[in-house]
Amino acid sequence: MEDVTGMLAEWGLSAATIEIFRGLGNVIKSPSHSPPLHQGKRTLSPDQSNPAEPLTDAPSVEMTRAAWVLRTLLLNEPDQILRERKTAGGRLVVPCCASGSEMVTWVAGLAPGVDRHQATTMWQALLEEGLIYHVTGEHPFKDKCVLYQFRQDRDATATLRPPAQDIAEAEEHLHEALSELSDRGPDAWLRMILRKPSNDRTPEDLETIYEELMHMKPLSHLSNSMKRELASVIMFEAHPKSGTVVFEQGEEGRSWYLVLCGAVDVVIHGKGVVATLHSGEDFGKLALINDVPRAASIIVREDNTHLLRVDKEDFNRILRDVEANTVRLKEHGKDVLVLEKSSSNNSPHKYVVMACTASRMVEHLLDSRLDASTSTYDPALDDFLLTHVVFISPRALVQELRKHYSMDSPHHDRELSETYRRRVVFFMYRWVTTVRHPLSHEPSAVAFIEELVSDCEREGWEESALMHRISAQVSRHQEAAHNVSKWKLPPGGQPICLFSSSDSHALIKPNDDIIFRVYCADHTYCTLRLSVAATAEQIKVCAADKLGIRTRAEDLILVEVKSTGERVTLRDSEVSIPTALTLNGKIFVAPKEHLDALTVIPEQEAPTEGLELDLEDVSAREMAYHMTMFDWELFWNIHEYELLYNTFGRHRFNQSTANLDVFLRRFNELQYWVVTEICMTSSLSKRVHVLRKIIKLAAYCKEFHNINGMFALVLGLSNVAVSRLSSTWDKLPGKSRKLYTQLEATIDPSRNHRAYRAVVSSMSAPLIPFMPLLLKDMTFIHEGNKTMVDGLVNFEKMHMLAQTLRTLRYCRNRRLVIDPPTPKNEAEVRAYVRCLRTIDNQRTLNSLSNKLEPRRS
Ligand SMILES: Nc1ncnc2c1ncn2[C@@H]1O[C@@H]2COP(=O)(O)O[C@H]2[C@H]1O
Repeated sequence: MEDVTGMLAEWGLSAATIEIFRGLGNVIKSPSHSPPLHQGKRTLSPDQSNPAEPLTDAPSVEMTRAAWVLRTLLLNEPDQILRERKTAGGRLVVPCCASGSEMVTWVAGLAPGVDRHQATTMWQALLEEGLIYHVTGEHPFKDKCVLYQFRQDRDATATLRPPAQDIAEAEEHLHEALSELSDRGPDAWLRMILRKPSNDRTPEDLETIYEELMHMKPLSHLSNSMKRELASVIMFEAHPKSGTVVFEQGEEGRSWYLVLCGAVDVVIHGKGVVATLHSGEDFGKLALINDVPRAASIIVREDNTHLLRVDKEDFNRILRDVEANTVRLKEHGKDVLVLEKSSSNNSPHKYVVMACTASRMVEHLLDSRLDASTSTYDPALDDFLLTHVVFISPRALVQELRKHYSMDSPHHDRELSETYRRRVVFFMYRWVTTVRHPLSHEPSAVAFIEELVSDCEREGWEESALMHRISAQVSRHQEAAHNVSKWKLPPGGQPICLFSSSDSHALIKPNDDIIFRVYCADHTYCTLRLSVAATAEQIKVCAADKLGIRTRAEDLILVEVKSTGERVTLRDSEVSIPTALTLNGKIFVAPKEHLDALTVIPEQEAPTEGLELDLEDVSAREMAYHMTMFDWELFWNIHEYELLYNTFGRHRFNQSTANLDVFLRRFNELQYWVVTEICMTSSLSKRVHVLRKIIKLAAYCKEFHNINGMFALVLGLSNVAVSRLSSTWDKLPGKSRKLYTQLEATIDPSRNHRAYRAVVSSMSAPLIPFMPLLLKDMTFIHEGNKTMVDGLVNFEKMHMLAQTLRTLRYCRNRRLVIDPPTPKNEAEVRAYVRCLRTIDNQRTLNSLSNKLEPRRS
């Protein structure tokens, strides 16, 4: 009895009612006193009731059935009864149109020794507590005794039968009625069967269910044998009242559901109802498949909604591996999240996001188990953080996170709210550690981090230590950002940091200043000092002002004139102009109509200023060492976002790509330095010597994992102005020629640079990759895939971009350390490799080459 009274208390029944039920004592504890209809025949004899008031009313089938149901629920299936009670909005309803006295007889019949008075009290208690819904005299079925009406299941009714004289007769009536039901409507019949526990289902029952499953849309992709398996486990769940909670967001997933009839709402914290699912639709799969908490609450929308339920264990056994390839989640009729089955076995999640709105993705990531205790790396979160600037600004992302952080659970579940808040904290931690310094430029992010630090401390959350760490990191970055560096752009070469205390090439920050020249059509110029991230429009206006050009800003253009004479008009919104110039390119400002009058300045065709060094005196190894160290500094400063800005167009983001520009400029500088050095060496023997040295230099670069440098040098050697110097090549020793052939094979672009990719994959990090190819891969992904698909962010594309960006991370997983060569002229070589002399005008180079070794007629 203890467990029954405990259960009654759990239902919220009053103490008085529980006391009344104690009166049933051992009687309701023992199933044998009230066997299910199928299990035996029993006659209720009048002497089982109050002798003072003989029970003349024999129990009707309805009553007997109700008795069986209630007893089964009370005694055998406490779990089910709790669930029933929950789903029926807190009420277990056993509607029944037997007369009051019949019901009293029934209650008394349950408990020999309970007198009619006590039975009446119990019956009243059942009614008052709302456990039993009693159809009264006014009910339309009054004159047609409703034989079987359980949980307001209107379809499951059969016509009047005279009151049964005993249980045997009642059972007979019931069978008749059931077959009548089956003739009347398959639905009612089916529901009858689906309510049976699975081991009570007969082969005919299973066949009936199977046939029904054959017609269900969400199961259409399943094989027939799976449907047969499902037939034995699928359960029926009726929800008579709208508002009933089937399950709540954040709960563990226990079952998968199909809507048979009626409708349910999909409700998300902070958003309310995002979708309504009707007959033929399914829900509850995500949590089971990905082993994550429920992404939404499901609330019954229409009275008498009927669901089919497959519990987790059965779902995993029968369905998990054959689930549909694509899952589409809708909000307000529009797709918001498209998931696809992952083919990768090592993915912890079975489904990956293919397309999603940005804000829904944040929710999806927070819904996954995201917390400090999960050390496992979440690729979806990493993809999101590496690429989010493409589809959501850092500011908007902070707002999204704030929304989740400050949101009170609609169900006032403190624990759930706290879980979400801590997930936001962890998200922020991952964001800072993935993205590093750019986040310190976003004031809303910095303020939010500070808030989280103090909240973590106040609440005593374990994330507190992590937050302190990232807050210190952000402060350091902020401090560095406040120290504005000054750069000077020499013609050709790399921007030079003025007054730099550091020996290495510093990071170029967007708010740093850069000093550069802007020319007029008549080659007069002004010198400007503007921030690195200044737009073309700002440069245009400042230059026009300094140069005294009176034309209105909208009629002026800013143009890059390359050393070849090519003119490129720069968009007003373009940023990073000085750092993105070609090697010997110059910036011009002019009225639009003067574009054709802009010509190359003579110094553009001459070699850039470089330091002098006799290559014969330098060891190739020492030079390769300093070259690689310098390239590494430049490579180290590139942020992943710069690759994205470069691929999608800097002007779209208004963000500088200066560090990437400088690295790419270095690639061209190395390449043209090779051509310039060879073409400017007039002595044949000396030229052969330079050629040998550069081949050795390229080989050392490869050995030092500077693949980018090696590529640039070998490309320089294959430039037509060099490759045509046959007298020089003919004198090259066989060993150097062989080495060159090997290096040349590495840069062979055929089959999408297969040779290079093979070399890199055989190398361990740290290494400097061939950056132009990385950018080409990014552009290829960008151009071959839409960023938005039907209004959703294409996360498949973001994943591909992130994979390429992760290459950078892999290459720089630790600092490059090379044993320094025995220094011969260290300072000199070090300075030389940082400021190389170049001519980047191919025409000039060709004519120099022709002078060295004139064309044979
Ligand atoms: N827009 C939606 N967002 C989240 N869940 C949804 C949405 N639309 C339908 N659902 C279903 O709601 C279910 C809630 O539990 P699950 O996360 O297991 O699986 C979810 C989906 O099957």
